[in-house]
Amino acid sequence: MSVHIEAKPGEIAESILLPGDPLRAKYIAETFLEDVVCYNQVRGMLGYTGTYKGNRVSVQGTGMGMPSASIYIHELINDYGAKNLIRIGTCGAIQKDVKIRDVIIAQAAATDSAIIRNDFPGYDFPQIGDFGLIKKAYEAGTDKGLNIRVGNVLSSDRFYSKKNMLTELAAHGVLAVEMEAAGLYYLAAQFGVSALTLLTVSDHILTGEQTSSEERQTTFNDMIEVALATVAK
Ligand SMILES: O=P(O)(O)O[C@H]1O[C@H](CO)[C@@H](O)[C@H]1O
Ligand SMILES: O=c1cc[nH]c(=O)[nH]1
Repeated sequence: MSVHIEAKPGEIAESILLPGDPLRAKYIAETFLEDVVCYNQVRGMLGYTGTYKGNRVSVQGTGMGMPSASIYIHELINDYGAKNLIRIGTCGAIQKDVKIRDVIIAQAAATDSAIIRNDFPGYDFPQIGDFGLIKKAYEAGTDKGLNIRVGNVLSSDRFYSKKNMLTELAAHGVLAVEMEAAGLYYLAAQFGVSALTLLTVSDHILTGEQTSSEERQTTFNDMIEVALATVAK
């Protein structure tokens, strides 16, 4: 048991999927996993362990933003021995050629958060995904026939951010904005584990197109299947 997770030792798998939304964790466990056990209900931040094609895998909600996600990621690594952590989130696209429901691999994550900057005064410590997981996820996506995008994203402390900074970042090739990847990559670097972020475009910042809250909870199956194939490879 850790401060925010009530699982007993051994109840959480080394490979874990991390949606922000705990109801997405429930949907994944009920839809894709076999022999499922719910190991966490503390604060409603649901966590489950089951098997996918014979591979043991967990799925844990992390909440929104780096302060919340970092708590779960820290405890999963340090109290439960998680080794491969794959965030599966939603994002807002900031490029014209990135479409709603596209799947993105966050090769790297820029951030406006002070979480990392405060630890490295005077340095810009880069937040990068694990190459091995990126390669497996890219192959799993292309095997499924997806036009999977790979590139830089912005992990912002703000959902409602100022548009001019997003325009500037888009001009530098950033694909989309979300709120946790940089925090995940930073903790993975700090504790020597592997991490990846997969995102589905739920909103288009340039066109205003959006998916419904129900879709955000449940229907991003392409991304979920790519994540599960990545941990099963
Ligand atoms: O869908 P999730 O994984 O929560 O990710 C995105 O959605 C939330 C904002 O609506 C933020 O957590 C952002 O990163
Ligand atoms: O952080 C996020 C997540 C989804 N959509 C956005 O516009 N921003």
